[in-house]
Amino acid sequence: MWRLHQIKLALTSLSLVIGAWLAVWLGQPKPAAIIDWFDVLGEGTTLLVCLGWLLLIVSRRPKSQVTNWLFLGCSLLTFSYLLDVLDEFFRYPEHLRLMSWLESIPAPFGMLALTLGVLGWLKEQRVIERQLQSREQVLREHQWIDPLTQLYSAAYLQALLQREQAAQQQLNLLVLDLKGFSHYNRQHGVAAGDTLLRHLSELSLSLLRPADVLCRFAGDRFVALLPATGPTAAELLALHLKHQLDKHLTTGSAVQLQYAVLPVSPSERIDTIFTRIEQVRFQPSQPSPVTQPA
Ligand SMILES: Nc1nc2c(ncn2[C@@H]2O[C@H](COP(=O)(O)OP(=O)(O)OP(=O)(O)O)[C@@H](O)[C@H]2O)c(=O)[nH]1
Repeated sequence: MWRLHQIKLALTSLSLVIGAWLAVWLGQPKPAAIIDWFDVLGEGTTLLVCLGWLLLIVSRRPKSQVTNWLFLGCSLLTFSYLLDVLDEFFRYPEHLRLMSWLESIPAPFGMLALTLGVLGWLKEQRVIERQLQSREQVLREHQWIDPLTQLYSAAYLQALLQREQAAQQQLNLLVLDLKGFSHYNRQHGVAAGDTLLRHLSELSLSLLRPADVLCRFAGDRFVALLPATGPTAAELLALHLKHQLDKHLTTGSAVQLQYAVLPVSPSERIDTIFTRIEQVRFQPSQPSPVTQPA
């Protein structure tokens, strides 16, 4: 996970070093006798808690917009609290307002960014919960759940298609596939490949609509069943999904996410649909490398 957030971590570390350096450069050390150690304890603890939050975010969260808000919020708060602690040890010239601004301005923006992050996180959780609730009744049916990604399996997709066919539903399938995944496995190891599949599943789940059902069809191929969705809407959804996945899973190796939309008519046989999924031709797209850390 850490490697996903390298740039953010580097920028935050740099800002903290610059903040500390400014305090030391512009300030005069206070005599030990006038230092308020209760303030140091209180502000120091807050600073450590903010740093702890930052570490939690980079160690637990995948790359996403929500992660960016959370990270930005914590970084700004950490910066403010660092200067807050340092001004217990350094006194700045009366006319110099810079340190006071640097200490107080980032904090409210940090709280705002953190709030946006938490709201986004709640939204993400709601979507995942809805998906989880809708499959509660089949959780015990092992053959319907893929053990690696916890998504529905191809067997479940088959059952679902049969149900939709019986209800004479016209629907579209969105097929996602990682091109070059076997090379990625060879290069980074199967465990890293597993992690990539899991991240792809989690991100896709959080981006799809509540009624869509995402299944792992086989290996690196996923199928989302899009009920009551016309071809144009399905294509738009597919583009949005690809754009977001490329954005949040991209770090620079030769794995490419490809997609195709397959319209399915109510009279089509299930084995024919499965053959079409296996042999689908993907949309030609610009190279957009997708990787996860080894
Ligand atoms: N890490 C991991 N790899 C898997 C898993 N299941 C299948 N694979 C690997 O996924 C790869 C799928 O093969 P292909 O579909 O040919 O992969 P590809 O290199 O992306 O080929 P194209 O999609 O044709 O570009 C194989 O190398 C499998 O060993 C899994 O659960 N975990």
